[in-house]
Amino acid sequence: MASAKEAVRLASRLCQEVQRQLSAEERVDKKDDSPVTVADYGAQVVVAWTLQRADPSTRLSMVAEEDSTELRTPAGRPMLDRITALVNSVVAAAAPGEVLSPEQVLDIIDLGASQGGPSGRHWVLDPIDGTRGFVGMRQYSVCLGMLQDGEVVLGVLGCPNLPQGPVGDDDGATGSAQRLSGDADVGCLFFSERGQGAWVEPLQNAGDAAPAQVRVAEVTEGAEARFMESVESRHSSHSINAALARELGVVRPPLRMDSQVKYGLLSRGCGTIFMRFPPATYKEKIWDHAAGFVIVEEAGGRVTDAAGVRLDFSKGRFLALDRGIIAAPPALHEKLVAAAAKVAPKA
Ligand SMILES: Nc1ncnc2c1ncn2[C@@H]1O[C@H](COP(=O)(O)OS(=O)(=O)O)[C@@H](OP(=O)(O)O)[C@H]1O
Ligand SMILES: [Mg+2]
Repeated sequence: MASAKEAVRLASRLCQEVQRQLSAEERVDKKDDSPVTVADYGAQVVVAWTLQRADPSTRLSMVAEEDSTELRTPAGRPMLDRITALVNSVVAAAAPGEVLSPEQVLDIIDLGASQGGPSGRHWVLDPIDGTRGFVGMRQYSVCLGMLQDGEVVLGVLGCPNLPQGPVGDDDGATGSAQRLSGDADVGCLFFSERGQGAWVEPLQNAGDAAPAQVRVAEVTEGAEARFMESVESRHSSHSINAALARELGVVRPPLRMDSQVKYGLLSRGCGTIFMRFPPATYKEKIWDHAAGFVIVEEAGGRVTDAAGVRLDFSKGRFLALDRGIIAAPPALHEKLVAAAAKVAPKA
């Protein structure tokens, strides 16, 4: 667990640095996606490097979003050089004197080419979940899980822009990160090991703040619930969520946030429900849910598909599921699955 937390902390630091540069250059609304691409690769390298260094005798098996194919072409070289420089700025702080070459960076990226599956140990990484949120100065997260024989047994969520205290309805809005980042009470690290409960501590913990155990909200009625959904309606239908919320008697407006920070908020009872209904053709990736899944379950919540079947991470890089995902405390979860059977159309 210690190396997983360290890996996510270091990768989060790298992302924060890039987001700071983005805001300084006022590139937020521009079409240039390269800063997020550099940060995505860079965060993946930092996580894989940290984990491999902690256990040098076993070749790391990681299921991750990025591979090195494009970076190995001549056209990819400038990007590779930017990634290498960024990674080395973080590596230098963690391991003084150590410098990675571009070739080493490529090889470390390819540690993420694992296909996962039902046996053995595989790490599962989304280096930046919520890339749209990252460029829009909103929420994003660094999400690391570990599969042991097809079960998620560990999860760490780094949420650099998430307030440690109460979260307002505007804290997921465009530009909110510019207001939040830099505050001492912003930035959360959620973590959980199977059977050990779910915990949160400040992301940049100098070692003085003890972790706090988190539990999902003890809410049983829709009228008391606050539901969370994606900012992007193309990622997840807002209208299906609204119909389900109506069915349950939810009165509060949805809290819209990017990325798995929603699982973190659910685990600490700040939001009560997270629903995701992607387009029927979309294939859900395991790295978009692994870390949040174990954290919410260990906080007492349930995370299933819309038919109430627990998520299955043993089938490779994709989740097989019926329609969407519903995550909530048990009593509300049961009601939502019943409502989904009526409301959410079959794919
Ligand atoms: N077209 C489409 N349909 C459905 N889902 C998509 C789609 N495109 C992307 N994605 C995935 O959504 C991840 C980001 O999710 P969000 O931050 O929007 O949150 S949510 O999970 O949808 O609530 C996002 O993760 P990142 O790519 O890491 O940002 C994607 O894995
Ligand atoms: Mg993602």
